[in-house]
Amino acid sequence: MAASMGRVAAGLLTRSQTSASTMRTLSMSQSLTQNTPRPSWKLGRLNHIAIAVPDLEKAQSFYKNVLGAQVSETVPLPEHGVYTIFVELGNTKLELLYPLGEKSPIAGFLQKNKAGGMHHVCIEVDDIKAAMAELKRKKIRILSEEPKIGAHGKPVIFLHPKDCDGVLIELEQA
Ligand SMILES: C[C@@H](C(=O)O)C(=O)SCCNC(=O)CCNC(=O)[C@H](O)C(C)(C)COP(=O)(O)OP(=O)(O)OC[C@H]1O[C@@H](n2cnc3c(N)ncnc32)[C@H](O)[C@@H]1OP(=O)(O)O
Repeated sequence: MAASMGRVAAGLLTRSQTSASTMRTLSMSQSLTQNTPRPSWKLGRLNHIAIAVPDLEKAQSFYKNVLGAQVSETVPLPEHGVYTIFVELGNTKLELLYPLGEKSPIAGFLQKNKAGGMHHVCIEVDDIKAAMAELKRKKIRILSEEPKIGAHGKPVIFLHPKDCDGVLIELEQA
């Protein structure tokens, strides 16, 4: 009897502790929301995930013939120092990257990651200029002064991986 009363009391205590901590969390997040002005721009969908590959033809054949995906032709983008191939996935895309030219940003990455690997994620934004202004204010390093025209003919910027939990992030104007 005493033991079961103890269990009931412990249950009540746990519930009241939980609800107190939930209230604290809610009120903290409310005050955070109140103090943070709403950004004038929004993140959109995941446009693509880019994978640097050491052998572009082999990678193209793997996605096309082994995984059965719809795969684009190879497109050179000299202003970015890359060859690209897009793999269509329905809800998003993969971008296969291979170095083009001596100053390619992919060359150093492949030297460190000889088998290839995930290079960046590309997320759409509704206002790239507003995003840049806010990210600069928040001391996130943007890797070009101005947006460049990316693989889809739209303005893109890259954010330094060391400011984004180790992931190179590309933002693309939707
Ligand atoms: C066509 C277009 C499109 O999709 O529209 C594209 O794809 S263009 C795709 C290609 N273009 C780009 O990548 C443009 C933006 N990228 C850059 O500006 C550069 O690649 C950086 C990301 C700044 C890295 O510069 P760089 O290679 O000279 O420096 P680094 O090798 O010393 O790297 C500095 C540190 O960042 C890390 N690091 C380098 N690349 C990384 C990556 N892709 N993901 C995560 N971390 C990375 C390194 O391991 C190193 O960390 P530790 O110091 O700890 O070792």
